[in-house]
Amino acid sequence: MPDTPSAPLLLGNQPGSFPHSVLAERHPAIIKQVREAFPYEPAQHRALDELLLNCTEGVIEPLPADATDRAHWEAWGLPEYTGRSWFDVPWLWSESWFYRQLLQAVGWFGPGPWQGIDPFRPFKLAELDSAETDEELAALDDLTARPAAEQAQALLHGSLWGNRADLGFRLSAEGARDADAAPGLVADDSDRLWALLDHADGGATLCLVADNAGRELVPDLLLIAHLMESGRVGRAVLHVKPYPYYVSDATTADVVDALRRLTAAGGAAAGYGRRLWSALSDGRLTLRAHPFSSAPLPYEEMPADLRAEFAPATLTIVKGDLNYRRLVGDRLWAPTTPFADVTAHFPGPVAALRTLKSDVITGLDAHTEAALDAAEDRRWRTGGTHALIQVRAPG
Ligand SMILES: O=P(O)(O)OC[C@@]1(O)O[C@H](CO)[C@@H](O)[C@@H]1O
Repeated sequence: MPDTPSAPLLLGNQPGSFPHSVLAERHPAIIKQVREAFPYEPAQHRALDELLLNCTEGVIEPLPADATDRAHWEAWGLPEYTGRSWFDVPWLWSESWFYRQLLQAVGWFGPGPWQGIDPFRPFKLAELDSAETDEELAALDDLTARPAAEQAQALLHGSLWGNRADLGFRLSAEGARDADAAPGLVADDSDRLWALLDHADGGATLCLVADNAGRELVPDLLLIAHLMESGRVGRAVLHVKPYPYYVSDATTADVVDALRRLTAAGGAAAGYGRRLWSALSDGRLTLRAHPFSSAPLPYEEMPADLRAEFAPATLTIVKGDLNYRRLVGDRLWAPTTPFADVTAHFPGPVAALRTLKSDVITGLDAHTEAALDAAEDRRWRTGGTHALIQVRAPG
């Protein structure tokens, strides 16, 4: 990383800190919510009881010899962390381990009748079916009459602020309240984002690394559709998670649900849905669910095959808070640390679209940081009321 000193890794072992509250409070709340949403059988209830105890008071345990993802986890640090408290290993690692262990407890990995049953699906579907989603889709009818530049900016912001729709985040008291501070962009490189796509003469390839399903994925898909229709993007690759993760992260099944929701909505929304459907059918839009997409590691450590997929893209848009943590490194950076420095490892032009829901932040100017601290103490970092668009294009 060019001349940038590193910063402390985030761990969950400081009582009173945000990472600690996620491990000590949010994870138990997620277990409760999942348990109540399904008619699980006794073995699953026992496994959830064990997970509850293990994740709050126990230590990281090895995986059974026949676990299909064992080789991945061994390469991702499991041997090093086995025997340590969940609170004493990197926070990113603990959180990812939690979702993996939750899936194990409910039988996702199989074999058996519960194999592949997404424990978060009821919450995702409720959001997709909500009145708020209806309103957002109906608003598209007016938008299509506006000039193309206005549509593009509105859909970019729809995708950006859609990131507030994170079901895990809403489980914490702070995230549950509606924003009282005026939402604001703390960094806005959108001109650079458009310039990158405009200079590709319609032949741009866009990778979009998705975050949440439902009310975030729908505007992500609309943005992709608009960029294709306006000729800015010729080909798009949508990266989703290989399995349910961080409650609402999008999987292939969620993309299908979102497209069905669009096509059934009528009006302009249905048109977008049909065009995305054809783009998938004819290969202009492709889906990827790489195992590393739910790895407990920063993108700096991505494997060569994934690196080779991002490298030729005109632009990769990385959505959301968790992906931001993985992009810049899950560290307590000084907020003025240059975004270009901490993303220099990324193989190609990259843009982060994210609402701020964790302590990790880079790329602010000193004036913005001081103004935010003065107005809100540290709450601006985790409250989800602020957002950023940051871009690094290798010179
Ligand atoms: O990636 P997303 O959906 O924007 O946010 C994920 C999130 O809710 O989960 C983590 C805590 O569990 C935080 O990084 C962040 O607040």
